[in-house]
Amino acid sequence: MWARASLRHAHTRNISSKPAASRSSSYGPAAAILGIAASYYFFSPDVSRAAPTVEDQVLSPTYFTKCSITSNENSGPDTRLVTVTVPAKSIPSTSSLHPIWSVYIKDDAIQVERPYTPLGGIDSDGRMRFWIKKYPRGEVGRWLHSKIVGDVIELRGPLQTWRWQPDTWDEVIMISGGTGITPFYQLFHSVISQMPTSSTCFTLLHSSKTEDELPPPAILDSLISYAKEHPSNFRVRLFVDTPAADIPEAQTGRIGRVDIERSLRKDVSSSTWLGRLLGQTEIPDLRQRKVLFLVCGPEPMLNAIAGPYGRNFSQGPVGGALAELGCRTDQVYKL
Ligand SMILES: Cc1cc2nc3c(=O)[nH]c(=O)nc-3n(C[C@H](O)[C@H](O)[C@H](O)COP(=O)(O)OP(=O)(O)OC[C@H]3O[C@@H](n4cnc5c(N)ncnc54)[C@H](O)[C@@H]3O)c2cc1C
Repeated sequence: MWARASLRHAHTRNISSKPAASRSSSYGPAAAILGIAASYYFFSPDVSRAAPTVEDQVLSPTYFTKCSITSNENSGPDTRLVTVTVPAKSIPSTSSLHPIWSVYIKDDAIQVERPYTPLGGIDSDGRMRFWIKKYPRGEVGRWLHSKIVGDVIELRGPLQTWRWQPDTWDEVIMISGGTGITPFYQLFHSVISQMPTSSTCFTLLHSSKTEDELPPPAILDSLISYAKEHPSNFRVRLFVDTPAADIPEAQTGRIGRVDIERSLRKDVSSSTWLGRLLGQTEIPDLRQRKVLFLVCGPEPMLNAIAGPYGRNFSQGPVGGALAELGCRTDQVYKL
């Protein structure tokens, strides 16, 4: 999943972005695995070695800013929606923010920082809302879950996770698992929902293990209702391992090649005249089309063994399907 940025020292104390130990699942190891060549790791600024804490300045990746926890709500078995409010003087101008971006949040008790993606960016009152998962022995996630309204935390950013380029793609297929939906929600909030007449068609394929683990209504409701209003611009498909009783949009099963194939727009121009007459279309060669796949999810969903889209990715369930479909490596970006 999200490749972890390097971090060495902050101020006079060591701050680590490294997991506590080597792991076999979830973000820790997934983050440690570098995705395709243009991964976040290589773009992250190497400024954190001595990042001080600064007051009354606009947010910056080069120093930490003290912010308040203004809400912390349960949103599922291991997740919470946490709102952090930035002081008025530290709110960056919206023109300086380009989706998809994240911030590093520092657990100052143990001097460890981790990146998190503000769902709706930052609003004019300085609020940033995060959907955060805690892992049984994970450090910062568990610490953030324990924060209460009024607590002060430190963060630095914004850091560019990946940058949206307008007028570049005909289709964007986003594939996420668990809290891997957060960068795609930010893209939805800041870009997709702002351009309903865009010629780019976006599809989100999201998977969670159970219905309870699906993103909360604060995330899902706007995605689903926008998809209903703008079906030619945005589509959402939800997947769960076991049948979902309360979310009719969720289908049972895992995201595979057939689902990815079905998400692609059919190309009328490449169909035969008889096919067109019968309303049939064909899926053209992906290498000839401006289709981008953005993927973000837990390691088992994305990775298995080494391959062209990045170490461990192309033979996994998702990467394998993309390889079979003939995607070029520059059409796949692993966040
Ligand atoms: C750009 C970016 C944006 C991100 N945005 C989000 C977001 O919006 N929301 C979100 O939830 N996450 C997000 N992440 C992931 C996040 O940064 C962290 O990686 C994640 O929260 C786990 O960090 P942690 O400190 O809680 O767990 P870690 O301490 O890193 O542990 C991770 C895993 O290792 C296991 N583990 C920990 N200690 C041990 C041990 N001693 N022995 C064995 N196993 C152990 C844990 O159980 C867990 O499974 C993002 C990542 C990136 C790179």
